[in-house]
Amino acid sequence: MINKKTTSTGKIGAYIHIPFCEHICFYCDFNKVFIQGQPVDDYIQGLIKEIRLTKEQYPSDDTPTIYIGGGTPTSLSANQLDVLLAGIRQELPFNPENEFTVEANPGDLTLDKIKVLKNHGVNRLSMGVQSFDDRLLKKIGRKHSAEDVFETMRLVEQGGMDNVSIDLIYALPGQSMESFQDTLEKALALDLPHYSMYSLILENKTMFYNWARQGRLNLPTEDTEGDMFDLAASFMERAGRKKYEVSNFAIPGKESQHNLIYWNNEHYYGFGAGASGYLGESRYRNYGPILHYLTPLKEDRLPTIEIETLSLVNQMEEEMFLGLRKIEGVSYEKFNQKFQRELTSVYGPVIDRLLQANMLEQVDGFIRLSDKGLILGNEVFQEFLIEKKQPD
Ligand SMILES: C[S@@+](CC[C@H](N)C(=O)[O-])C[C@H]1O[C@@H](n2cnc3c(N)ncnc32)[C@H](O)[C@@H]1O
Ligand SMILES: C[S@@+](CC[C@H](N)C(=O)[O-])C[C@H]1O[C@@H](n2cnc3c(N)ncnc32)[C@H](O)[C@@H]1O
Ligand code: SF4
Repeated sequence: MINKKTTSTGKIGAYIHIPFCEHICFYCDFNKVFIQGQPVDDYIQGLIKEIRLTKEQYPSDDTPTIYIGGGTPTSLSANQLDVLLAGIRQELPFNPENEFTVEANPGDLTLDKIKVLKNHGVNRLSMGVQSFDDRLLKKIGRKHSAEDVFETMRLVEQGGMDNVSIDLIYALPGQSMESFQDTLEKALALDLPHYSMYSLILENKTMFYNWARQGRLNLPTEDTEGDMFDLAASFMERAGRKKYEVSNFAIPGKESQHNLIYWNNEHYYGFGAGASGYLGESRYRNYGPILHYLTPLKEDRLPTIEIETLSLVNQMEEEMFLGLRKIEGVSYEKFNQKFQRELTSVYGPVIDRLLQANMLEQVDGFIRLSDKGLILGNEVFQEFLIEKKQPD
């Protein structure tokens, strides 16, 4: 049972996970399976039931953001999307001006699907483009080409969707600076309001991980990776897409409201197989395998597997870790309002030390990472751990 004591204002974001994909990319470690032969319709009904059961225990007045991610939400048929979205809209309170994002794979979207999304109030798309270099796309296990991206963008425009973000991955095996620069130029030529830029992470148990261990991946050096990020940042900045988080760039006002819920350490439901949520004082996670997720729901039980209740100290630590990912940093006033403690009374000495080391800077009531701190990210975050793990 999730601990109900809450500091929430009655507004809770919602993440909804669709764990199906049309193919499996070589680098991906997210919770997903190949869609063929999967109980997709049962899963949709399970999701709607999970939302209903959770809301009975944990109601909210408004859902400031809904984010349907995956896996690949657009691997569902237009009809399945229609059933899913109608269920979500019936169960969750939602204002049309709130952000409602669906992740889409290039090549999967048809005009029919776009119409269904729009019909149910979806007003933002996050497209997994990764690269505009066809040779690289093949090498990382994607099934779409750069031309598919342009084609999908034409459909999206025709369907009247304009709040679109794309994800790019850099430091890919065999990727040259020239190829990455060409990708940045093509991405920016689309003139979108939001771009996410992830450096490739070699995740355990992926094809890439195994190939790297066998010495079969020609990965760029750390220096090249840094240069690629600098190139991306300068291209984005020049085009008026402001860096507002370590990996995210947007026209001011077009930042991802859903991701800001995570970085502002606010509450959200996690619905679906493997989804995680944060309600009251508890972070929780659902069963990942689809049948493990569906079985308890058939008996009207929630499919929650792990719950961690956060102490006040843990909550303050997370406020710092997550908040420092944002370029604006952590607000002194918000910290005080949230915890009834001055930030300086909790972290004064740590902040002073990091200010002196030029890892942090203080600007207009916020404490934030300096350029040096941004590069060293994790080392700085560690300093904000109050309950440091004792050596065994
Ligand atoms: C989990 S995917 C889901 C969206 C959609 N299925 C797709 O492939 O675009 C979300 C994003 O995570 C990023 N991602 C996934 N695996 C990654 C990895 N190993 N390293 C860096 N970024 C990764 C990709 O940019 C991807 O678009
Ligand atoms: C890597 S991010 C990409 C966000 C995108 N760049 C944007 O701006 O909208 C999204 C991925 O993180 C994962 N994810 C996000 N929130 C989650 C949650 N609450 N529980 C489980 N997975 C989550 C999902 O796999 C999702 O595809
Ligand atoms: S990157 Fe997207 S499409 Fe590829 S396996 Fe992961 S979730 Fe599926």
